[in-house]
Amino acid sequence: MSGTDTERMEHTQMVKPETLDDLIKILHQIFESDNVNIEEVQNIMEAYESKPQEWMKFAKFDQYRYTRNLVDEGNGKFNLMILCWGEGHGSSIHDHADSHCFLKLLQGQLKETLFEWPDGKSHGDMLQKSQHILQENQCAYINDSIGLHRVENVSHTECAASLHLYSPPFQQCQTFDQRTGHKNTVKMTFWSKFGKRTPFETTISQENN
Ligand SMILES: N[C@@H](CS(=O)O)C(=O)O
Ligand SMILES: [Fe+2]
Repeated sequence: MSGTDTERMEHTQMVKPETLDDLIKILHQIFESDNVNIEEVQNIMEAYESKPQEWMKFAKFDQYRYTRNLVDEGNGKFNLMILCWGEGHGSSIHDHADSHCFLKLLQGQLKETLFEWPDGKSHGDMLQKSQHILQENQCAYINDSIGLHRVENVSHTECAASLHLYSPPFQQCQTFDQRTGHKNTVKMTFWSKFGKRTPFETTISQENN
């Protein structure tokens, strides 16, 4: 372990990213290591105080559904993206392809509902485990062993933006029908990459919402 790694792990509380660029630099350092400390990542992401002027260039909204906007490819170790949620927009119930998923609120509020994995035997509604409202700057964490979730901007008047880190990166996930537990594999695409709108042909199959 390098000197800087040791220092970081011993003084997790002291690292406060001053800007989004600063946060991205720290994330690159953390993910150089093969064993990632979930709490450390969560703390660092939470410590960044969202300033819209730093991330506005990535935040591209759509009228009809939430958008996924790639910000950084994390040296192949993670994908960092900003999701933009219009009023009433929400995701389907989905998994995270065996990756770590960190979700930090940049603006507005989001409701996260957790579900149990369907066991294949039971019929009818999927089991809801918990529900909570994520507030600005909060950072939530989920992976497939914790369960499945649905994320929604339930506000009728405010849009929301969230910063997501997935490690390792993934391009598809499974979505679930709340009433039956039946699942489908869906490809996930980017509405924009590095601030530039993705060409139309590659965005038509976004279906996770
Ligand atoms: N995991 C979802 C967003 S969310 O509902 O957490 C996605 O990457 O599109
Ligand atoms: Fe998710």
